[in-house]
Amino acid sequence: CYKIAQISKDDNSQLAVCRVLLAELEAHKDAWPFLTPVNHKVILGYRKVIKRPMDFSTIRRKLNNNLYFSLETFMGDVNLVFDNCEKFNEDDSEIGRAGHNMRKFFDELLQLKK
Ligand SMILES: Cc1ncccc1N[C@@H](C)c1ccc2c(c1)OCCCO2
Repeated sequence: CYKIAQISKDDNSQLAVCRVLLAELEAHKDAWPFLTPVNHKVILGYRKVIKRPMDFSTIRRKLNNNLYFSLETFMGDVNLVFDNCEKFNEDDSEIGRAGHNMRKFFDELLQLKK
């Protein structure tokens, strides 16, 4: 029984780290392009180019619905946000630069939390 309790405790502490990381991403000044899903009716071509859309509000909903099993699966979705951004936006654009800034910020956060 102790072993089972031990595994679930680690998952809980990992999920607590995910909550803190997401809150810090959402609060960043350059988070604005990533706070809500991209509306493909407004952003022409987005649905065709980006096969797996992801944004911070979707990550927040998945976290609240217990859909992340580890820090790794959470990181996968955060990096998907930045990879989609790089694919669709020029590096030398407002949104492109915001994506690069946010990815650098996230990588630095992970160094602190490890
Ligand atoms: C992450 C991303 N990649 C490519 C395109 C858009 C986005 N983000 C969305 C939320 C967005 C950002 C800026 C926008 C916008 C929508 O509405 C059209 C008017 C201009 O302002």
